[in-house]
Amino acid sequence: MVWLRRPVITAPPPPAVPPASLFGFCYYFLAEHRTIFLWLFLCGLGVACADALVAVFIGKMVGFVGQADRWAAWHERWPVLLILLLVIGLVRPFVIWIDLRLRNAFLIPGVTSRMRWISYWRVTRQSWSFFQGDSPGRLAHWVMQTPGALREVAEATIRAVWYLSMYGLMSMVLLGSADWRLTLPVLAWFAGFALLLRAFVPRLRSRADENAERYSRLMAELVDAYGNILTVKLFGVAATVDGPVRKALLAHDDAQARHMEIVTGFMTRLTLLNTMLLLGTAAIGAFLWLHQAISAEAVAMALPLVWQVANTGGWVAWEVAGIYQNLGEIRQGMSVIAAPNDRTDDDAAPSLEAKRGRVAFDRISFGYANRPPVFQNFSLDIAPGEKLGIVGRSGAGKSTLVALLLRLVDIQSGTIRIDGQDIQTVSAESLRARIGVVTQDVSLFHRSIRDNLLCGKPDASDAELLDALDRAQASAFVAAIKDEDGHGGLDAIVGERGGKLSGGQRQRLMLVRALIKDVPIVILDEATSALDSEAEQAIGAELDTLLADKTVISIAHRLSALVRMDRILVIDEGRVIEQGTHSGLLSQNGLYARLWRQQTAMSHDDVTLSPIN
Ligand SMILES: Nc1ncnc2c1ncn2[C@@H]1O[C@H](COP(=O)(O)OP(=O)(O)OP(=O)(O)O)[C@@H](O)[C@H]1O
Repeated sequence: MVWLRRPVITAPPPPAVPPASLFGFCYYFLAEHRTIFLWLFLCGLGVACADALVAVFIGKMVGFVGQADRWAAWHERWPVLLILLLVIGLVRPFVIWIDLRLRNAFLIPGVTSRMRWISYWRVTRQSWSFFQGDSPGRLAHWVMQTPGALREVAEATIRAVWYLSMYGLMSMVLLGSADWRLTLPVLAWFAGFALLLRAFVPRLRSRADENAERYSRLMAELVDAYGNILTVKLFGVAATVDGPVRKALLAHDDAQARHMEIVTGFMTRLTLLNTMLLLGTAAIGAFLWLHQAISAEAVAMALPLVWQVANTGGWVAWEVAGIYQNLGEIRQGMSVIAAPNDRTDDDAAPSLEAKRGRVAFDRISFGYANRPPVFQNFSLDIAPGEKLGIVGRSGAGKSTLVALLLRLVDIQSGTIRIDGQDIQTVSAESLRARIGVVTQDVSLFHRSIRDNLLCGKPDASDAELLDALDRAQASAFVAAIKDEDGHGGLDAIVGERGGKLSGGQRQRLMLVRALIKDVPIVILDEATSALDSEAEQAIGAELDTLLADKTVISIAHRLSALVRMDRILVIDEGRVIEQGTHSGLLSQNGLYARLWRQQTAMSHDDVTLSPIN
């Protein structure tokens, strides 16, 4: 429609955060589209008036055909009949067409997608710890479901509640103009309908909440089962995932049955109320006609008028139940979309200016919520260009140290400086842009190899990528790769989370991704754990050259990956218990030396399970 603009779906979201109250949350998302809603309200009013005129037309026709002098009646009444016909035949379809266009071109695809974009945008910008506490499936579900439910609430309110109110008002005016006593059954119906809603809506609401909550638990179980499908297959434990899914499915079925039971009770009472409306109107109409208080025309108008009220009531009640179900879903979705953001990062903060790569942890303390502290007054100085290895038992705090440096979690006291700049005072994005990371979680996007590598350097040319692949000894397998659509090399799609590649191949791509990022600091967190020893040796030598001028922090359980490091720290329970070069640590004859002896004593060096685990 030329006079109305479609929402710009991916425009930046409103700067304010979504409010925590239900009304505020709905308003936050819908207010942007107030013009569309205003037109929908006007169309609803138009359709309600035109529908009421259908009953007037029926009444007029009955009055007209009941006249003894037919031609005199025709001459007297044709202009009114013609006007009514024009309204019903032309204006009504036109208003319905506008209403349909608004819904189907602006509301369902446009407004819903816009709300989904805002939800996605907000959730994606949550802190790292937010994502650790939730499953990707659940988050994706609420990002999709909440805006859909919100749109349905708005749509049902206009289409059903607003329509019934306007139609009811028109009916009262028309019936009252014939005889005020004809309005009594309609008034009684509205009163009964309001009482029914009052009695049933709170119950519908709590049942709908319960239903939505159990539905999301069922979804979480399904996602958990499919997310861990390899474990299920390897251990042949289909029955162990059947159990939780069965339990969640039965719980949801139970909640749904109880919800529907309330709906049945409500609809049964409403049917009785509707019957009484029709019979009451017919009885009062006949009584008034017998006492010559109203014409046959008025009776003929009154009956279809109230019948439409009754029919609409059932549909409105269904829509109201839907509204409450959707409000239940919105309330659930709000816990994800309107969750307070505990990111301490300010996008407007200055950027990190790191050139040399000096890293200094100065008396930092940190502990996860409700857990004992991981670090207390921990200090560590890493010189520019230093190659630092970190070793320690599982749970010693190695990954947490890296997370703190990347500000995935925030220190509780102390300071971390890079080239003298306190990392808490710079934008987290600029901080992460200056650090290359290869982790043990070798996850890749379900996109082409090129797109995955470009995460490291969005403007890298193909030649640069191929050169980096070569250096990470990955060019041969990338050249040989072909996906299902026949795309090969850099264009090949790697499958969800890189599932179509071997662990070692994925890890090499992660290395390339970090290598093409021109940064002063590189973190290798078990970066070569999925490689065989031969590949690790070969890449290790290549890495020495590539990382020569960079500060490197390398965490590894397999100590052979750390022998060339300038310094190796052995940490335990958040404290440095030994440090030195590989040979220095061996001569200290402490924990490191013991671990080294244990690892080298193993007959084959391809064992990735560390004895310190
Ligand atoms: N997200 C989290 N929430 C709560 N506690 C956590 C979280 N992540 C780690 N921890 C706890 O913090 C401590 C340090 O964990 P961290 O992952 O840093 O150890 P790590 O040395 O890297 O272990 P690994 O070698 O097994 O990777 C452990 O006790 C761990 O249980």
